[in-house]
Amino acid sequence: MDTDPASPRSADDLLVTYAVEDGLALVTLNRPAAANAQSFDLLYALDDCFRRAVDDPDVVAIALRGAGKHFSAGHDTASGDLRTWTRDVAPRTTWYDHGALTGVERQYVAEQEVYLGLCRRWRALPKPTIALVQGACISAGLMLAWVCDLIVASDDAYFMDNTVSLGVPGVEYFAHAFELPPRVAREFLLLGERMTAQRAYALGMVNRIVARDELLGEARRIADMIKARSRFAVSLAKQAMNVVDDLQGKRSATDAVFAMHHLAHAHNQATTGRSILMPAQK
Ligand SMILES: C/C=C/C(=O)SCCNC(=O)CCNC(=O)[C@H](O)C(C)(C)COP(=O)(O)OP(=O)(O)OC[C@H]1O[C@@H](n2cnc3c(N)ncnc32)[C@H](O)[C@@H]1OP(=O)(O)O
Repeated sequence: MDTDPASPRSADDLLVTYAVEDGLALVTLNRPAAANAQSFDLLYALDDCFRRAVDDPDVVAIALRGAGKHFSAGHDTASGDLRTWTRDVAPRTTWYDHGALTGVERQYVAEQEVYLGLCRRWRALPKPTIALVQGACISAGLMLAWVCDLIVASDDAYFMDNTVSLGVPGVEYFAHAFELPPRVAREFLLLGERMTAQRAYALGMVNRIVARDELLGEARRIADMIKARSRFAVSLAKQAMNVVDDLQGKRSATDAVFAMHHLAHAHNQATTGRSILMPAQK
């Protein structure tokens, strides 16, 4: 595991670590003590690692995983990122000077940049991505798994969207109806129950299920298969699938529901003083 060349910090201090093994980039969310909850800083560190993987000509595929017990507990609900959003990094998906914004506009633009914008950017990475999911993959955790091309889950993984209980209609990158059959997507969203890896596999949301200690081995096997194919053909095949998804409405649907998401935030703010209804629940 290497360290950030621009920083003297050790790999243990990095929010996301990066390594390359035989053509496979290993991008690892590295907040195991917080169940890999996603602060804004973590998301930008993740974007930096994806950039490195794209720029490295030796990398043929990218595995995204989480250190520790869980893949990701979703947004970091303890960080207060949205309240303190003044942005000291250049925006990567929007053009606004976020520091100058207030009120509903400020949260809308911040989430457009950090959540919806980065997810779309990662979905369009020109190299194939494989999410390796173990333990919990909750709400914004789903967004990271869903933007990947393949999902390999451990047999103890589960998926859950608890956002309706927080007063918003799903996560900011609303891909539910594209990831799951419509009736199941409704159930997943409305009830917020855990979906086991086995059910997700049966429904086609997950490509493979392996034992937890086999996740990396499975990613290596997939990378070896991809390595044998034309790099450009692989990249175009990925683009082709993204184009078809968008022709089937994914881009418009995620835009429309992102607006509803912020209508819900504004309503919650007006009625309770908070843009979400309650702290994260188990
Ligand atoms: C539109 C909104 C989108 C969103 O994503 S909102 C966030 C939705 N996510 C959640 O509601 C998840 C809440 N967390 C949990 O349900 C559980 O946790 C887990 C199932 C993920 C893990 O459970 P276990 O293995 O028993 O560990 P633990 O002791 O509960 O958590 C370990 C540490 O992780 C912190 N943590 C967990 N989730 C979050 C989070 N989302 N944001 C910030 N911190 C989180 C905890 O507080 C604790 O930390 P400490 O040991 O210091 O008490």
